[in-house]
Amino acid sequence: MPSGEWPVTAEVIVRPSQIPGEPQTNGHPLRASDRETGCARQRHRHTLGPVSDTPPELHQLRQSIDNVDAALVHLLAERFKATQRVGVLKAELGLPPADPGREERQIDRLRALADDAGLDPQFAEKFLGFIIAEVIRHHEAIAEAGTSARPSAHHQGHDTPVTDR
Ligand SMILES: O=C(O)C(=O)C[C@]1(C(=O)O)C=C[C@@H](O)C=C1
Repeated sequence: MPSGEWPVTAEVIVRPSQIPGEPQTNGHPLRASDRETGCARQRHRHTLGPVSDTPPELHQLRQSIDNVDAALVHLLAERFKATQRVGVLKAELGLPPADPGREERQIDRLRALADDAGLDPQFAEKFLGFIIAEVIRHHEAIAEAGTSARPSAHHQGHDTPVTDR
C-alpha cells in the first residue's frame, strides 16, 4: 500500500440496537442535552471508538489526544480535591477565598514552565486563571455554607454577637 493511503475495505460495525438517524452512543442512554445538540458523547468509555474509515495516523493521534484528555481530567480532579480542602481550611481560619500574592507567584511559575515546554505562556496563564476563578467560587460557597450553618448568638444564649473568627 503506498504511504499516506489506508485500506478502502473498512469494516463497518452496526449494532442491532442502533436506531437509524439516532446519534451513536455505544448502547449508553442519551442525555437530554445530547439529544438537543445531536451530540452523542460516549460518557462511559475511556477511549472514543475508532471510526472505521478514519485514516490510521489520524486515529493514532486521536488516541493520544484521548489519553491526554483523560490524564487532564484525573489531574484536575486531584487538584480540585486539594483546593476543596484548602477552601474548608480557609473558612475555618477566617482567611479570604482569594490570595492574589499566591496567584501572582503561580502565574510567574506557570508562564516560565510553559515557555520551557513550548506552550504559549499567555494560554497557560488564561488556563490557570480559569481554574482559579472556579476554585474561588468553591471557596466562597464553602465559606458561605459555614457562615449560615454556624449557630447564631441568640440560639447560643449570648447577649453579644459571637465573633469567633
Ligand atoms: O492557595 C490558595 O490559597 C488557594 O486557595 C488555591 C488557589 C489555586 O487554585 O491555586 C485558589 C485561590 C487563590 O487565590 C490562590 C490559589
